[in-house]
Amino acid sequence: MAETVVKIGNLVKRYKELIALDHFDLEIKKGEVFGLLGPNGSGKTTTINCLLSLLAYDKGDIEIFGEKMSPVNYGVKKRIGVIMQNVAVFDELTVYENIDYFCGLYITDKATRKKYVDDAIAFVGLEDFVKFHPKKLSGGLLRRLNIACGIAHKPELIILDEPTVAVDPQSRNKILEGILQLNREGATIIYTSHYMEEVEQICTRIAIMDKGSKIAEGTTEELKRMIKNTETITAEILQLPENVREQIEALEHVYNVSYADNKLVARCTGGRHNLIEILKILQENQVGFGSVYSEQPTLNDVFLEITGKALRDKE
Ligand SMILES: Nc1ncnc2c1ncn2[C@@H]1O[C@H](COP(=O)(O)OP(=O)(O)OP(=O)(O)O)[C@@H](O)[C@H]1O
Repeated sequence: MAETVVKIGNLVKRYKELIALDHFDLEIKKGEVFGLLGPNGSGKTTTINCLLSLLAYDKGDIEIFGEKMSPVNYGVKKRIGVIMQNVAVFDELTVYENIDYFCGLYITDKATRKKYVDDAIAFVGLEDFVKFHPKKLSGGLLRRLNIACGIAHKPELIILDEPTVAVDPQSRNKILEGILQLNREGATIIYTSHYMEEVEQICTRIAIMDKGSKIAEGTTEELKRMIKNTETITAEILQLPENVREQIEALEHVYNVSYADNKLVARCTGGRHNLIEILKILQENQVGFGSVYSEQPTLNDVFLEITGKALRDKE
């Protein structure tokens, strides 16, 4: 059984009247890429800030590497790397000097530090920018610098709070690949995001949060098995007669049908021939259609079925 790296028990955090974390529990094992997924305001950042002892909480217990976490537990703190949503670097320092500064908070031996800083620069691909000041970097490169500052001291636990918000696709892919590489090299990862595709792509286990509570937890496959949706079929149809819609609704495995903006959406459970059955009905009734496609459930479907609302991406 892998060692427990993070254990959060019964955590309650209030901001005046608002309950930001409502008896929240979490256990993360060594070697996991753990995803904390939830819509804006669900409590992800509050969880991370409590975990790091940056924020006082009302109730609960937090242990990291088997030790009680506290603002002065520097032994634990130096084993953690943090990459927050807002880039936190010094404008007066160059790329190299920034990484060297953050690494120097934990690594005092000069030769080791130089190697670690060079490793971090190579890792995020900033070799051509070492003498640049942050203001001269694009948004994506700035994010990469932020990551290099957080991981240069080779931490065992790396926490990334929405590191890809407003990042171009190239930097986004580089960041995601980098996270997996850090994990392969032995780091345990906590990754918060409201981008379900990213969480699905890189996380070995996921907790879905809503309104300060954990509403589901498991691997992607386990989460998808928790819901009744097994397939969603979408067809572009200019006009859908009511009696045709009723025939589709009456199909054995179809449990929900909607028709809006010239799109028929049929949600299905069980059975594998829903698409053929629906096409048959459309053809028999001579209803013309454009593209038709079938999709497997996503984490959004999991969220939708549990909470009744969609897990939307922030613009
Ligand atoms: N300093 C604060 N004072 C008052 N309320 C706060 C504060 N920080 C967060 N909140 C509230 O607590 C709740 C949880 O916020 P939190 O930032 O943890 O969510 P989140 O899931 O990280 O969202 P996002 O994806 O937008 O970062 C929200 O309702 C938010 O408005």
